Amino acid sequence: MNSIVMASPDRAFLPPVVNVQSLSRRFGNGPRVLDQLNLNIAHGEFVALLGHSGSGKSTLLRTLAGLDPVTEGNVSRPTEISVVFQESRLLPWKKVWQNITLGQDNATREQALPVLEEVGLGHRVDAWPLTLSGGEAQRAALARALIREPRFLMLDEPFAALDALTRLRMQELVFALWQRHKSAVLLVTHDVDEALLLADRAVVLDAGRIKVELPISLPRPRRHADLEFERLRSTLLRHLGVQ
Ligand SMILES: Nc1ncnc2c1ncn2[C@@H]1O[C@H](COP(=O)(O)OP(=O)(O)OP(=O)(O)O)[C@@H](O)[C@H]1O
Repeated sequence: MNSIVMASPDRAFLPPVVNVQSLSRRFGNGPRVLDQLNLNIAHGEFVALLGHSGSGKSTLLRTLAGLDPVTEGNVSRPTEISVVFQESRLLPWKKVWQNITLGQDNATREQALPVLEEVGLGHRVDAWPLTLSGGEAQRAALARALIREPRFLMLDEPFAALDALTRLRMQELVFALWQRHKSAVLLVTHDVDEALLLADRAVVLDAGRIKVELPISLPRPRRHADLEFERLRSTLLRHLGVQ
């Protein structure tokens, strides 16, 4: 299946911070889960990755994160990366500030505090993870990602387990953090509206290949009610085979 590039965004002319070339992956003797995939992400670009369950989104993200080996093809990306998953993955026996500085030698509570304040968790710096709400736990996960000042931030369905209102708040937070920190972002999501609210570009994966790349040049802040938003939603849903 050929990849369809629907327009050429300005950022495409900047050097990529992530470069994936002919990346293939199979598990055992199974079919290719990633199939000669090519993808560039520009400095500071926000890319949303969509696709049906099993299309290879998490496998791609895990490969980019270095959690899965590159067995066929090439991947280059910065060393300063962070990943946020659907579950916060906080260690229950460590306080919130200790969780977000985990792995950083000599890190102090004072260093953790401003980052926790930035994600709206300044009042929970000494809390135990099990006392956090789902939204708070994901805020802590974001703080843990940001304190490393990543040049490339990967988000694997980070809000999928949250209620609708919390999800909206988290989307606003991620948008604000992205504007402030200017790292490149790859967001895996099943939510077309989330992609349209946040991303510069939506990439639809199908059977391990990029089926369509859709630049989203809507002005920000974005509104669901805009006609162009509606049009892009229909286009994306059509490519996902929903409409
Ligand atoms: N460790 C593994 N061993 C064997 N097969 C795997 C493994 N990890 C993933 N797969 C298979 O690879 C395919 C792609 O999985 P992947 O998790 O990347 O899809 P996805 O697009 O992220 O799906 P979802 O939206 O449901 O999370 C699936 O068929 C899955 O069963």
